[in-house]
Amino acid sequence: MLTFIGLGLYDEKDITVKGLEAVRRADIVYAEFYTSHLMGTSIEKMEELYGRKVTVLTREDVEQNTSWLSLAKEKNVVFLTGGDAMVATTHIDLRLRAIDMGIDTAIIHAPSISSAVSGLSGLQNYRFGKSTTIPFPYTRRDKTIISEAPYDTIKMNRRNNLHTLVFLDIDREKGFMRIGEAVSILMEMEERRGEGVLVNALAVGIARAGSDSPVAHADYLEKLKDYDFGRPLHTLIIPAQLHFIEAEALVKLCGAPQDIMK
Ligand SMILES: C[S@@+](CC[C@H](N)C(=O)[O-])C[C@H]1O[C@@H](n2cnc3c(N)ncnc32)[C@H](O)[C@@H]1O
Repeated sequence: MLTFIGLGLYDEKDITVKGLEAVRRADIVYAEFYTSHLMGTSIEKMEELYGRKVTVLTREDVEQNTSWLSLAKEKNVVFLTGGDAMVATTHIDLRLRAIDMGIDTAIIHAPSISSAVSGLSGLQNYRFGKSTTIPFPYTRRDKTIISEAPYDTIKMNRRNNLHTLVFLDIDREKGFMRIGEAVSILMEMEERRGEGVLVNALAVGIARAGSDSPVAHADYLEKLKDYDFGRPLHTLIIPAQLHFIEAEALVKLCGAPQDIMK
């Protein structure tokens, strides 16, 4: 049996009671932290609470070298992921591979950044379009390459009057992207493309959702760049036109400028 268990947003205690019981019953516990990361804990703290050794898999182990999956034919294997295991990950691929190998699978859900952003910002969950990720720029032949995919997603969503949830890259070497870096990248894209998608755009930055001191702050994009959101993880929302209750929520919950209520 292979069970996908979401760990929630911030520390080892964000797992659900069902998830905790399943980890404690497991023969083998695997985890991956390249799609998301619980910043308020450590492997040692997880192992102490869960009462099991946790083996951390790399992206290669999860996406290519999946021979470990065959252990789930005989044993009770669980696979832990930050947030909800199937939100903004490619773990459905792992589940389908397991099914093809004759392994039973199940999911135990957990809080996800996708739902937390609506709670923290007051933006309506049903008004979000396709989400996107801003990857770290990289250099090729002395040229800095910046992916324009996030710009296109925001453009499409805005055209359809939908909010965009923008995840920020997690990189083994470069670390956790922060809101300031993400805003600079978006402004650079706007300069290159010049289509006006992000001119005078409002944005909402979210930091450390799920912790005791999450930050949700809204302002015009250029101003958000210099706001101190503190430690990661960070994420960004580019809102569509606001419903009047959403505007009120952004002012009252996220300190947005009053003029957005006009
Ligand atoms: C690719 S998504 C994976 C989402 C995860 N499966 C879930 O359901 O929450 C990971 C990105 O979401 C954002 N994120 C995740 N947890 C967060 C948190 N607690 N606070 C702020 N942003 C977070 C960060 O931008 C991070 O790089």
